[in-house]
Amino acid sequence: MGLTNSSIGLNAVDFGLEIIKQSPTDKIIALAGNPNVGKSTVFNGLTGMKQHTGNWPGKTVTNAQGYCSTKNQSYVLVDIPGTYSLMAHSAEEEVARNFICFGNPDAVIVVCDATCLERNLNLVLQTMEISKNVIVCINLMDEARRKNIKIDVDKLSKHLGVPVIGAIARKRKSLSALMDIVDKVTNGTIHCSPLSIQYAEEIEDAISAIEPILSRKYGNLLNSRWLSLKILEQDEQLLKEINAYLGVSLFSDSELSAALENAKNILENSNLDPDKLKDKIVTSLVTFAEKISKDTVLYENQNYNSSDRNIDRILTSKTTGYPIMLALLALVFWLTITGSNYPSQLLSSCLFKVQDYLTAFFQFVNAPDWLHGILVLGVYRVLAWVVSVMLPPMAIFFPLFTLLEDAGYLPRVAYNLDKTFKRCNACGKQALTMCMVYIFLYYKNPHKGVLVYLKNRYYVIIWC
Ligand SMILES: Nc1nc2c(ncn2[C@@H]2O[C@H](COP(=O)(O)OP(=O)(O)OP(=O)(O)O)[C@@H](O)[C@H]2O)c(=O)[nH]1
Ligand SMILES: [Mg+2]
Repeated sequence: MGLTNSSIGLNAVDFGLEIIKQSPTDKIIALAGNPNVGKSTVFNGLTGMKQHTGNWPGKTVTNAQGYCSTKNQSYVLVDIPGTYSLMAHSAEEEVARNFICFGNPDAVIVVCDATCLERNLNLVLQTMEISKNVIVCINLMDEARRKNIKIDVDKLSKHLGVPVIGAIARKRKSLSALMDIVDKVTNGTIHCSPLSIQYAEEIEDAISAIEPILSRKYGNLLNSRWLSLKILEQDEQLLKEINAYLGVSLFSDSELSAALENAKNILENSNLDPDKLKDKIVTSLVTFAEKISKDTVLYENQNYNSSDRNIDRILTSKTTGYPIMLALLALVFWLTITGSNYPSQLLSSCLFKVQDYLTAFFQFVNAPDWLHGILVLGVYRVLAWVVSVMLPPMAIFFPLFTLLEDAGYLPRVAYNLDKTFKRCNACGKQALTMCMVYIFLYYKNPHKGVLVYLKNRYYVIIWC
């Protein structure tokens, strides 16, 4: 469930913005996208690694690196956390935005979910504002086909001004076409000219007041139009990061400050404070995404997701959501606890019988007591105890949770519990980790332990 070295592949551990190239000519490709759209599945398919995948959002929380190559070029692929936007509202959004802005990727592949393209286009549009070399990979085409959703990939590509390709990431073969496009974009055979979102007149006027200065003085740092927007939004976090990663202090540029005053006046005259400006920008992005989606996506069955929505309503409503969740979790715990008793007893009687044979053997060879104590009563008995007590519940608990995960129920649990968990500075997603630790505590110290999550730390309280 959680991110471990083994689940993500030893070499995929987080390097932040540090890229470790196998050869100096390696090109860097970032894999961005909304949560749960198959980024890690694409990453695994291309690199042969085992980054954690599963049917719930928020599995990848840090950047992971892997390598892949085509006939002519080798690449470092970076699987970045899934985000709905690049506004850096959350830790994941910050990690994703920082990599796209400061990780110097040669191209960014934005993986999208074909079954809800409109929502995904929002991130595509934001990424295209920062980065020129963007490739849109529309994944889950098999699911879209099943729901009778048709996407005009060529038309979408014309709208966006960047290459668009459909894929079924679970089938590795479908990813070779994606890598052909990546080759062409990175070697300049395909030239990307991303659509530039046009905002309301007053916003465009304010951008024009500062963009020429940014373009002239800092044009090589970041996309100057996007940077203008962020400065107008007073995104101080980004300015701090520009200072930290690029060593440029935009705060102390007097020419820019003067132009910024002018831009602020333009916005104030139109009654736009930074919050209202952000809202207007987001509204424009959403409207653009909606327009493009209307022109390129055909829903042959208009009620394609009505059953999903009905199920959602039942699983997340206040009246039915909680009872169903409690009943299901209780069932999982009951199955784990009672179900594991039988294999536990069987394992323990077998393993402790072996201990008797080992003791008999040590007596037969006249081994000293201390050696028998260390090896048989120490090492073997502890191992036998751990295996017989912990293995059966884990062997039952994990498959049950995997079933709930694949059925898509876990995000609903996270949603249901989010409000409650937020009260102790946690979030709903942590409910799943808590369940695992409770099971562990139950076996480690039955009825005498409780796990509390407070301010980003777990506290185990055990009483006797
Ligand atoms: N049917 C189908 N399922 C897919 C496809 N690609 C990925 N999946 C499944 O979609 C789920 C999410 O895939 P991940 O690769 O974990 O998604 P992700 O974007 O990395 O998710 P986060 O790291 O949480 O943002 C998994 O259950 C995958 O097996 C596909 O092309 N078709
Ligand atoms: Mg992932």
